[in-house]
Amino acid sequence: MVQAVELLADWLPHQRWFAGRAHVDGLRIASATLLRAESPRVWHVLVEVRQGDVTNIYQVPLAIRSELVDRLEYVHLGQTDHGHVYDALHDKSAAAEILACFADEHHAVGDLTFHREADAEVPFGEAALALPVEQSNTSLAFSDSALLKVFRRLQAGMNPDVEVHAALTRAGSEYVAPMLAWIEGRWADEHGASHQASLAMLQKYLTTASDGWALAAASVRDLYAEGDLHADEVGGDFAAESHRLGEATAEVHKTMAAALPTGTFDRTALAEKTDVMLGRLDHAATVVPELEPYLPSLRRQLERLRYVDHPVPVQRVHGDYHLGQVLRTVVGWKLVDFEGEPARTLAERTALDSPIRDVAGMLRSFDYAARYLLITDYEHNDPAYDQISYRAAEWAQRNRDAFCDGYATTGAPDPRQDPALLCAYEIDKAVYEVVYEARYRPAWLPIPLAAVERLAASPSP
Ligand SMILES: Nc1ncnc2c1ncn2[C@@H]1O[C@H](COP(=O)(O)OP(=O)(O)O)[C@@H](O)[C@H]1O
Ligand SMILES: O=P(O)(O)O[C@H]1O[C@H](CO)[C@@H](O[C@H]2O[C@H](CO)[C@@H](O)[C@H](O)[C@H]2O)[C@H](O)[C@H]1O
Repeated sequence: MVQAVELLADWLPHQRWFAGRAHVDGLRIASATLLRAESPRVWHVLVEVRQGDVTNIYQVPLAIRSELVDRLEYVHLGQTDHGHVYDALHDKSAAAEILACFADEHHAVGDLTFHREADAEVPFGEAALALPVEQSNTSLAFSDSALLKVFRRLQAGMNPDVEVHAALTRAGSEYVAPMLAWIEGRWADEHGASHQASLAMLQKYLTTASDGWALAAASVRDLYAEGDLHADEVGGDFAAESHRLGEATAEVHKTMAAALPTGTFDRTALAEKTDVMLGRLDHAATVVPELEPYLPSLRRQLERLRYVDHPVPVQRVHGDYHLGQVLRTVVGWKLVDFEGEPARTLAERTALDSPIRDVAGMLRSFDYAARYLLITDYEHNDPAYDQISYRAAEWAQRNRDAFCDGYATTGAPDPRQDPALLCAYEIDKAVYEVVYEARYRPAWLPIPLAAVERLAASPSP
């Protein structure tokens, strides 16, 4: 595979899911398993990539063909002595081979183990189509039946997406796409130590699904088009959906609490949590100087978390909850992507936390949905700006309230009952967003910054 290493070193830095700088300092094949011997030959490869002090493991299944295939040109890595090398996840025949490995309930081959849930219906023989949105992972749809999410950058241990989907599927939750199967892999690091990680997860494909962000955005467009009507007067009012989404969220939290570990934050744990949030705020202010004027007030608000006068129940949570992580199907809302915030470590992403963290994430998302068109479609000096901005704030408040009402109808505590807790988690999320936007979408930075200003001024009891 010597030549393949060179091809990978050139190709990897151009992939959307490749983290870090463009220059690769060292690259080593950490594991290679032959999945199919006939053409196209399929090698499942894990590569260890060193960039400065940072080493990452990436999953790169490769398809080797003797011929150049025009339709695969966009995923052609180059040619070695063995043939033309392609990204196997975009090569239909190669991807089908991966699905075929789920034929037995447990199947080990080389460094990989394929597991299938008992009674799961795997659509063997269906052609795979890679979803166009390729961010940190690559997802393959097998017709309308199943979706294989392939994790590209691996962290040793069980991926929380697999762990949580397994728990919710086995508990019979109606609010997620049932998990059908998953793949585990192992590799040896440069010192010979062995590591294991989840490589991929196969789920039922949710047909008829529209994501919450698109639906909320359509409602906000209706509101802006009317200009002078209130959110409850326009055709595309979203409050009933937000209410149902609140219910679905609370039900998922309940099932996760029953199926996975739980605990409580006592005074010491609350103090530690406060310190972590304060630390993140200070770090964010070094990256985004616009936070500076709000620091004293934000710190005062976060300090209120330290003095919450009752133990706070904690459990496994979604961890990166927003409108883009929920899909509306004909039978209701489904939650996806339990991986947590992409930049955090596995330990942080699996740590027990208050479910208010997810509530705060979704409340922030209503704020984003209400305001992003003001950024993309209006100038500040537009005569309609102030009026629409006022209506947008009303839309966000109406949907935030509907979500919390829905959450509480399930018997779960109303998230607004604990304002110090909710405010701290909203600040923590808005601070994360400020850094995220500054890094990836600077034009959107005013959205979380406006929230920071509002949260800094929240009334303290
Ligand atoms: N079971 C499913 N059925 C249909 N679409 C899905 C399913 N799960 C996720 N999706 C869609 O696939 C895309 C990627 O899913 P996600 O789990 O969020 O991956 P990533 O972490 O790479 O963003 C999203 O647009 C999501 O709406
Ligand atoms: O890619 P992920 O879904 O894991 O999440 C990351 O990207 C999100 C942006 O797509 C980001 O979410 C922020 O923008 C959303 C609108 O695009 C908004 O609904 C969210 O409320 C806001 O946080 C998310 O924070 C980030 O982790």
